[in-house]
Amino acid sequence: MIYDLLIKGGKVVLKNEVVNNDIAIINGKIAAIAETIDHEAELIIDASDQYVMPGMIDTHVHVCEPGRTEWEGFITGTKALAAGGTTCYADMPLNALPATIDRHTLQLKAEAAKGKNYIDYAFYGGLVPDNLERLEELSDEGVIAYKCFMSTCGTDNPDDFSNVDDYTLFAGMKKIAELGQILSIHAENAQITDRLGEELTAQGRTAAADYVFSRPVLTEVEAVKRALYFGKETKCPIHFVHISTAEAVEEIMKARSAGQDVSLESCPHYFTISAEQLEKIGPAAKCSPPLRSIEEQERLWKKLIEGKIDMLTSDHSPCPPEMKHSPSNNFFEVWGGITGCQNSVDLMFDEAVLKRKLPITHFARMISSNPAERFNIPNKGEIAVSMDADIIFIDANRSYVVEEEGLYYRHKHSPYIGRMINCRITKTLVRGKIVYDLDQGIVGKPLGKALKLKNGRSTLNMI
Ligand SMILES: NC(=O)NC(NC(N)=O)C(=O)[O-]
Ligand SMILES: [Zn+2]
Ligand SMILES: [Zn+2]
Repeated sequence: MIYDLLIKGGKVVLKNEVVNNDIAIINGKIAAIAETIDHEAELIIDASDQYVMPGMIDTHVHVCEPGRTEWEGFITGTKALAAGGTTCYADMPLNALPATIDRHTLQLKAEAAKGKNYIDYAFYGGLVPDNLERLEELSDEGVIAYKCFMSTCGTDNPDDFSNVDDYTLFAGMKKIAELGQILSIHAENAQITDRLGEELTAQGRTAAADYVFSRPVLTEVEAVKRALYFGKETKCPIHFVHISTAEAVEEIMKARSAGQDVSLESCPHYFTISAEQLEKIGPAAKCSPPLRSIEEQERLWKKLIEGKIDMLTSDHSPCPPEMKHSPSNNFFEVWGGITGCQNSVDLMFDEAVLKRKLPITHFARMISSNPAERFNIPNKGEIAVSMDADIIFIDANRSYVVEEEGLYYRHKHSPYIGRMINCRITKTLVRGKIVYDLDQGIVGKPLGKALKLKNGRSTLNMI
């Protein structure tokens, strides 16, 4: 037997240890891991001095295709993800048009995605006020989970995604619990954030700091506590997306200790850019929940080091450049969403592992095995025999400055431009195929496959 690929001499990040090992791959799967594998292979790659770890599974990406492909699209979005060390992602049900709220709109998106993804992918279904009767069909079509917004979601198209009222949140949770699925929640209080924004705008207070002031910590914490209460009463599994405050993390961890089925993610921007920097960086760093103060950021870092951030996601939420520009410098008017998915892994490896000495095995859990386990993505998330060979190489001896030219996004307004990052993704493999190489760039054609997740089971096929 001849292996398809042999990765020699890497610092391999296994579940609980980092070992100098060789990895043998055949038919897209990891076939063997050992100190030395001297065996024939079609291709042998020298991984000396590189960390060899499971690729990131980014379960929070807005690709915006179909319908708003000019915002990003599958081709450029997944090139950026691959170049950033992500090997599988989940596309959110909003920002594309139509929003993914039933079988028909999911099939439209699945059709649009065919043959355009450089990495493997899954789709979210949405929970909105008028699709309670259509949730089941989304589950039948294999969505990874459901997503709802408790705050308004920032787009103004009537076809777009509407945030849930309390009845829809409660009734939706009951239905999703029956379906054995997870509800992922954007937890911010809609009335307070919207009214504070209106008041400040009316007073002519429209700077970045005013935007941050309009979405105070309490608007996230109150929404988290309300959703936890509904979740407890309905027994609905809940995942909180892009949690930005330590207080919300504590509330979620308290609920989990009391036996509730709940998880949370946060995003690199909440750990690496502070509200104090917002004025300087500008609209490229506008997001909701907003970036928090440096003190809040340090409290969130403490939660990450304590192991209370289950997973990292990019919340890549791109838009055309004109949507990040306000002629009247009104920060409320520009698009809330950060273009950043190409720098989730290297930036946070630098900040967490290299600078704050977070164990690499913990980092790998946050970016890979935890999302795979939480969202029932089979055969992914870990370097182990029989798993998909979704593998990335990280060189911790190379630094670089993020520049527009190196970004694969359709629109290059990343808040990380100009930032020094002290490591580099040098290779990304999806099911044993090189899809990105630092020297060559994107390699080959889009080979990503759609994951069809059925209540925790999945069959890899094109949907
Ligand atoms: N419509 C959006 O893409 N919203 C996103 N925007 C952010 N986070 O600023 C989100 O995930 O809430
Ligand atoms: Zn959100
Ligand atoms: Zn989002």
